[in-house]
Amino acid sequence: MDAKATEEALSQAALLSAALPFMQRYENKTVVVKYGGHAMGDAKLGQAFARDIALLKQSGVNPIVVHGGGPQIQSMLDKLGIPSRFEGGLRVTDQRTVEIVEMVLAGSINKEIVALINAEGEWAIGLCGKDGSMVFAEKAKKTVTDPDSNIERVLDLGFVGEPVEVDRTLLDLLARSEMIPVIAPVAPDRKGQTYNINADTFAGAIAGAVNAKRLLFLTDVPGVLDKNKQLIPELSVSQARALIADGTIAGGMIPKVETCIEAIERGVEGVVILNGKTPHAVLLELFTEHGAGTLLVP
Ligand SMILES: Nc1ncnc2c1ncn2[C@@H]1O[C@H](COP(=O)(O)OP(=O)(O)O)[C@@H](O)[C@H]1O
Ligand SMILES: CC(=O)N[C@@H](CCC(=O)OP(=O)(O)O)C(=O)O
Repeated sequence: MDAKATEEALSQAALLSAALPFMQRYENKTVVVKYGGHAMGDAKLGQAFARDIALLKQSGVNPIVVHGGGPQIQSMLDKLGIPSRFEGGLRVTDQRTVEIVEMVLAGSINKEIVALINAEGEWAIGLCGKDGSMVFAEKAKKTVTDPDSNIERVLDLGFVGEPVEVDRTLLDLLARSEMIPVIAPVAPDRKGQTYNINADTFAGAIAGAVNAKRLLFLTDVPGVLDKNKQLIPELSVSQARALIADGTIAGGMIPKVETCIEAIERGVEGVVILNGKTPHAVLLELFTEHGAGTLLVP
């Protein structure tokens, strides 16, 4: 071994020994990683994400990926000339739209992520809530309160669903078979109607059902930002609620933070929103001292 190779081997060994205590903390534990559509940047970033997930598995962690794809759905709807709008961070979804949502999420994006993880030498299996009767949904019941009049209004979001039942049987089977589930947030109701489910909400339901040790949200901002666009490193449930009420937390950040609150209340230990555009964000968050992003705390 020449001097350069020796130096590289030593620095890798140092990295590994620094990461070891963290790896032991997560050994045999389930970590749910929500991979947001906005975090899916270029091919290099996708590869770095897939490498992190493969490395988690190889370190004895049980990763489950739940992915979104809001921007990718939007671009397909635009191509097809189907108008779309959001209310409270959720896409109002008619029958035509839910068909496109399923096609984009459970079809192209899901298989893209599966292929990336498989290319790292692992076995990823692409699923949606329908597979193995894993998730059943019901029409979402959402209300918004007008900040001026304080009047509550019920939203009709069409075929937007909320997970009401999660059966972990298939996920346990895959974990025992060393496979990595990659799940698209689409699920039926008991009558067979397909629902579009916000990926953050879906990830929270999965994390709750499998008693995940950690739930990570990878997005395109460093975490929750305050009014001056500064990162809030730690956010309590009551602070988070206040920031939603005063409009500091808006759009797609609302379902993310609401899911964090529910996950914490269900006992998930570490719930973090972080920048998925930082290469190897998952490994840096789990296996180093330098936690990034916003940690939600009770
Ligand atoms: N207070 C806030 N802090 C950070 N991001 C916020 C905040 N309020 C709204 N957002 C928006 O939320 C977006 C992240 O949610 P979303 O677009 O749904 O991403 P993803 O595809 O990762 O789920 C950010 O890009 C930002 O525009
Ligand atoms: C009901 C609802 O809004 N569903 C989302 C599902 C995808 C998603 O959540 O993707 P991101 O994680 O990339 O935002 C949508 O139609 O855009």
